[in-house]
Amino acid sequence: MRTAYTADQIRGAEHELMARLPEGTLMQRAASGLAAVCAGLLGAVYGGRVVLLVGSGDNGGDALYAGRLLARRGARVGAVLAGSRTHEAGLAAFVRAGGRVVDRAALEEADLIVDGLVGIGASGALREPYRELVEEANAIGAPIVAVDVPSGVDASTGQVGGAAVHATVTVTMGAYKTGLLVDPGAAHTGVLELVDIGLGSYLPDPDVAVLTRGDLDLMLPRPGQETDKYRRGVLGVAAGSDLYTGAAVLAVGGALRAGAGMVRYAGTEPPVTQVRAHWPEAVITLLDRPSIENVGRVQAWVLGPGLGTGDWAHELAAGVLASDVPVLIDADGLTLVAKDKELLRRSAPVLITPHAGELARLIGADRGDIEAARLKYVRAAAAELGVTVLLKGSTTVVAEDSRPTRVNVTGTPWLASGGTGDVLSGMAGALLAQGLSCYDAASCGAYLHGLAGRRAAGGAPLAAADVAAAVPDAIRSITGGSTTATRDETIRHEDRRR
Ligand SMILES: NC(=O)C1=CN([C@@H]2O[C@H](COP(=O)(O)OP(=O)(O)OC[C@H]3O[C@@H](n4cnc5c(N)ncnc54)[C@H](OP(=O)(O)O)[C@@H]3O)[C@@H](O)[C@H]2O)[C@@H](O)CC1
Ligand SMILES: [K+]
Repeated sequence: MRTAYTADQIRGAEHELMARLPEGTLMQRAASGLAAVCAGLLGAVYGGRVVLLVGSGDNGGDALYAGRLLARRGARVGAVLAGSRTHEAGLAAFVRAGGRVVDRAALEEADLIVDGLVGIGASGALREPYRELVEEANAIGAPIVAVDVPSGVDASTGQVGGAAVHATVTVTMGAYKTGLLVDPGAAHTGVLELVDIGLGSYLPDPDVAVLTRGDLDLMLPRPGQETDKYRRGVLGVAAGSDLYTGAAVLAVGGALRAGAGMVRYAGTEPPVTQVRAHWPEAVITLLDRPSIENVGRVQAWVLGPGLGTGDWAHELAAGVLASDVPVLIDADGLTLVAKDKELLRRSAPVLITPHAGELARLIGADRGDIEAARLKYVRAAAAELGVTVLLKGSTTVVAEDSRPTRVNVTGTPWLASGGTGDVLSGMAGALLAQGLSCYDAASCGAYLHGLAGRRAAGGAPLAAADVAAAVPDAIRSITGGSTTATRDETIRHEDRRR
């Protein structure tokens, strides 16, 4: 599990650690890690032209001390001093090593730009002259190494209130910051490198967590020797309608590929015909009234993709939600509960899987606001509705009250295509039916869906059915085909950029 923290959490840990170390130790550790990454990007350090953008705080101090190390190795390092003051000791050391104070015109010639304007001490949108410098640096085209956090990105939330550095690499100190993992901030972060400055044992419970391949290997349900289709988990799917037959096919496909022992599909004639044709494995109940009475026993339900939002759908949703098993609600199911919140009053667990627009309707917020502050809204929704929330989008996040919010980093923009959400519903539903909690089913489902999407796309467009087809392969890449959990690998963060 990879963990991330807010600026306040990091600051608290730093204070504790700093009290036990000679002054300046942490900054020296940070600077040497930073200089090593810069040297790697420069290739030949000797003669390389590096421009540091230096703000008034310790973020600028990190940049100056790293600049000193690069200057000692023969790089031509210039510092643009942007703040009302500058880290004094850092500047003196930088100049002693041969670094020069330059004006912003030097950016034009830079082989590498180091963004030391602001780090975890920033608040609000960047002020002048920082804002203008950031826009100039972004426009140059030289690689940019952000110190700790790309300036302009809120370290605690990932919110971007105006201009923000588009980093090639972000070298973050001591621990990951939440804002580096959640869009829009994550999109500014580039490749993320962590410098260990010894904070580890001083950190509190994390603000957010990111599952790794090793976590999935441990969490994914495996069939035991004695198992049968019922014990592996039976999923009910109430999805699709006369108008939207494809959603039913895709949800059932996602469920079968993600390991449901059996899928019971309930619907009307047109989607039933399609589901039968695509998935003869599914056990079908043809509904002549909106009731799940004759469907048989299931361990979890998926409710909503393509279901419609009329009276029939409402009655069917009420029946599914009156059951005593976990229910995943998606798409039209979310529209139905937005109109009738009473439907959510139940004792068994609920997992909802909205995108920003659906969540906006559900909690009466603005879609743009949700996209700009995903963490804030997903957490508010989980607390307000008392359910687990998987918010889909450029960064998929899973929130449950009193648990660290989980962030998924396996996705690819190619997944932004019609029907992929229906596949995800089926996949997460299958994991619920196999006994995972809503929190784990949602986060494992998102991870697998992202990985399958990546494999299906291979850098080119995909269709939703391709994602379902790629799920077994994605699972094999995690488990090595083994029926017991043995491996402990982590997915490299930079994978998400491909
Ligand atoms: N603590 C440690 O042990 C370690 C810390 N480390 C490093 O220190 C960094 C934190 O340093 P920090 O606390 O000095 O804050 P920092 O991010 O440099 O900026 C603060 C200054 O920025 C300004 N400013 C704020 N908002 C602004 C805005 N919107 N627009 C424009 N300006 C704005 C404001 O300045 P003012 O306006 O007062 O001139 C404020 O005083 C951390 O990220 C890491 O890199 C590492 O070395 C490891 C050890
Ligand atoms: K920075």
